[in-house]
Amino acid sequence: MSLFPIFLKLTGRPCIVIGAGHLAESKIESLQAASASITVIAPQASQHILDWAASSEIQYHPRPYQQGDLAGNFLVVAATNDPAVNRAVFAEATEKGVLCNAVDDPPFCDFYFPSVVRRGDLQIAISTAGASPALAQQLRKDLNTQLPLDLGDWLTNLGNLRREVVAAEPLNESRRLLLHQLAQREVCGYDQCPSRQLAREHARTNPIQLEKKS
Ligand SMILES: C[C@@]1(CC(=O)O)C2=NC(=C\c3[nH]c(c(CCC(=O)O)c3CC(=O)O)Cc3[nH]c(c(CC(=O)O)c3CCC(=O)O)/C=C3\N/C(=C\2)[C@@H](CCC(=O)O)[C@]3(C)CC(=O)O)/[C@H]1CCC(=O)O
Ligand SMILES: NC(=O)c1ccc[n+]([C@@H]2O[C@H](COP(=O)([O-])OP(=O)(O)OC[C@H]3O[C@@H](n4cnc5c(N)ncnc54)[C@H](O)[C@@H]3O)[C@@H](O)[C@H]2O)c1
Repeated sequence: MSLFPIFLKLTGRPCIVIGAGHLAESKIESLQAASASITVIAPQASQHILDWAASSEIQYHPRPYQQGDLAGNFLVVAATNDPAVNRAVFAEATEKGVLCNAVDDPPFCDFYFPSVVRRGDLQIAISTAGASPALAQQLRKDLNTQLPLDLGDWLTNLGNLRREVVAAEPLNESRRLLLHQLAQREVCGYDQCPSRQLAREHARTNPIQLEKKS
């Protein structure tokens, strides 16, 4: 199966989770990491989920799912221990055009959760299209041991530096080459670091030429 890999912006978007056990908990954590606006519906909830509700990190409604709950949501995770309920959620999601993941139930998923390695804003998401979640997990662990821990901080600096370069220079071949050069440099966490100086020198000797509009 050929899946389409994308990184969604979920900040403030209404997302709903039906079920509030251990599987729901891990999906809620993923949605929280993306700053989604999360509602949870389930008669019983794990202690973590109750704590998040108490601190208003999520909205929790202690009752069973009912038809109509998905209205206005961008995506839904069906994570109950009752396959019939998860499938009813998928049916409503399909009818309303809401993206659905029925946990561990591929025919009732519009999207799958990937295995993710994170370093700050850097994310590597792994999918096997459901062929072997255990392999996705294993690859995550392998990559996790290989990627430096300070990669996220370095990326933050690189991003700031790139913004400076982009603000100072128009889009041209030399800017593109410079940005590739900077992306290969060693950790750059201080003002006098070589890549920062390189960028400033480049901007100084290559002032912006206003391009004529044809
Ligand atoms: C990546 C990860 C993310 C997450 O869950 O957030 C994830 N599963 C993880 C772990 C894991 N899941 C399972 C095992 C036991 C070993 C094994 O079966 O291999 C392990 C490993 C373990 O925990 O030991 C059981 C399992 N999973 C699915 C089925 C149903 C089926 O295959 O039909 C069954 C059998 C259930 C049963 O028999 O009852 C289905 C799905 N699981 C997916 C995602 C989607 C496809 C991902 C992909 O593209 O590969 C998909 C299709 C739908 C979905 O749920 O999104 C997370 C690793 C996170 C991490 O640690 O990094
Ligand atoms: N935990 C695992 O590692 C694992 C692995 C593979 C598959 N599963 C399966 O995934 C499912 C969920 O796992 P879990 O560990 O999170 O289960 P769980 O028993 O901890 O939680 C189930 C949740 O579903 C809710 N629920 C039940 N009926 C509902 C309804 N009508 N409307 C809304 N919510 C409802 C319950 O209140 C509870 O919050 C189970 O079927 C389990 O067999 C679990």
